[in-house]
Amino acid sequence: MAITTQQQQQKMGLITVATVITAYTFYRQLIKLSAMNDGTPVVPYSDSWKGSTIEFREDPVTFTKKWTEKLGLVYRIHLYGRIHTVASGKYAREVFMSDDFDFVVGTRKTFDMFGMAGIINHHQLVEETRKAIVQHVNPQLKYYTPRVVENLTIGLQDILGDLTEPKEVSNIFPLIQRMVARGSATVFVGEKLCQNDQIVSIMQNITTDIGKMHPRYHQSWLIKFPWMMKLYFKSIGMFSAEVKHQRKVILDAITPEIEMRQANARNNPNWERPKDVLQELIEINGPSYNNNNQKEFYTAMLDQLLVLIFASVHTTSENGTIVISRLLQHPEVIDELLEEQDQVLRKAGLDPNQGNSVDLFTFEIIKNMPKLDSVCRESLRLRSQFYELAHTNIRNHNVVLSNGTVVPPDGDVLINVWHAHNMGEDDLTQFKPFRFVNSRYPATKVSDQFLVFGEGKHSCPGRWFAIQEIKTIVSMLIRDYKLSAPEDIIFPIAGERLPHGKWIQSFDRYNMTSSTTTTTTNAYKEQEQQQQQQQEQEQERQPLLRS
Ligand code: HEM
Repeated sequence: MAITTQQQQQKMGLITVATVITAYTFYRQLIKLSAMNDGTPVVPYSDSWKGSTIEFREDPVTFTKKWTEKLGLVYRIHLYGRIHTVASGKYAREVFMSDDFDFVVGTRKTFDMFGMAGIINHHQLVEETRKAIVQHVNPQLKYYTPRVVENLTIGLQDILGDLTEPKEVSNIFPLIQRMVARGSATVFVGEKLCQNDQIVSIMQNITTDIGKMHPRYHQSWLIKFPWMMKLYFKSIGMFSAEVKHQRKVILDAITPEIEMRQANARNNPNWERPKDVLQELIEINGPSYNNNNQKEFYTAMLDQLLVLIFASVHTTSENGTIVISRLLQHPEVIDELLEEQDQVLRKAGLDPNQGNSVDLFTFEIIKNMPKLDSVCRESLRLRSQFYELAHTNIRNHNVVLSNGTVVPPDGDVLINVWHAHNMGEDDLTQFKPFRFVNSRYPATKVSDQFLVFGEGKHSCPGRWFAIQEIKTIVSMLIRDYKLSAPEDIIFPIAGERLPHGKWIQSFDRYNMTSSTTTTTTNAYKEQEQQQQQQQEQEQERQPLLRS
């Protein structure tokens, strides 16, 4: 009896807490809505719970086009359980440029990767990561290129092995992921740790693995209660055995490495300082930790590396996959890229038929391929992106855009990327691979019409590294393998982010007898030519012999 009463009291307590929280949530929504009574048009919706979410998801192209044409550059939309402000064109730039809005805060509301990975002090970490990339990675790209290419090659071999016959790969993404993880690892954690298979595998998969724990917020009632989402994300970071395991593997690997580097820096005058991001981070952050809290220091290094991994590996792999898929969709473009490759290598005094990728694809060579660069920019521009890059007003006062639209504290602005990439000139919805050749717009250049890397002072600092990796991967693959897609490649418009459908990609190494990847497309062509020449010579000799 006593137990029943206790249970009833607990139940009542829970119901009261839930009621208070729900009422408070709706109260805050109400305050936000009244602040937004500024004449900004709203996309009409009849379902006050789901808003326009279902209609948008069914056909995002038609939806975004229709309402952007009807309502203009700034409007409001009830999406994913809340009212958002949508900003396009110059208003999008205003949001990117303003310190009142924060992309990381906006993104974390619906997908808190940091919380789910058990990272606490994310704000400072993102700032430190940005600094490390700007001050260390970008100026050293040329130095890093041979190391990256060597590791991209190893990543490629990890998945494809030594091909002795054509191989069909039903999903190219894991291959690109592996290459990117391996290529990035050498820069992030150094030449020794990048050989640690466990670390590379975690770098490769951690974003997808943790992403799978997301409560599929579009369908979930949790989305109505952002603070509950926050708790949910945090609880994964605190209690998930998988996350704990992944953190432990990296921590166990970096701890002795950091200890060894610190000891060498102190005691060994002949020690050669390693060149990688880890070393930079040790030197930047090490002095603020004393010997008593070394464990805390190692954990901070772990969190810092995780931020770097989340920002870089999945994004680069996804976009690399998109570029390769476009090429498979337009195989004639591969021929043009090979021609460009051939010319650039010969002009630099290199024989395209000799040597490994690492000997040929230097920083300068990759830089001198405008067609390849244009294909990358064009493929990324045409990604299915609509209302993206949520930016939250982080002030405790209203922020007013220059057209008078009010964004209340904690209010979110979605950037209308679809407008930036598809509206304006008539042909913008078409794939024109060489659109940007001879233009002032390399793939790394952000602009109002190209928001893949954001814009403004928080625009992606890793884009030079990412594009360099993607271009090198494409160069390696088209040189050494015959790529083809026997069935149509479908670029998804809604839902999934990666190209899919009933298709396979055939990897057909040009020289099937070789056990290394040194044999090239050009070598293949030359072999064919030689064989043809031999045949012709034999045919010519035949009458002579007969006579
Ligand atoms: C194709 C691959 C990539 C894409 C599409 C991409 C995209 C983005 C976008 C959209 C942002 C937000 C920009 C904004 O708020 O205006 C961003 C930020 C960031 N990215 Fe990338 N990124 C890529 C690769 C990388 C790589 C390889 C690194 C590291 C080497 C990196 C590091 C970062 C960091 C540290 C930030 C936060 C910057 C800040 O808040 O100040 N990203 N990225």
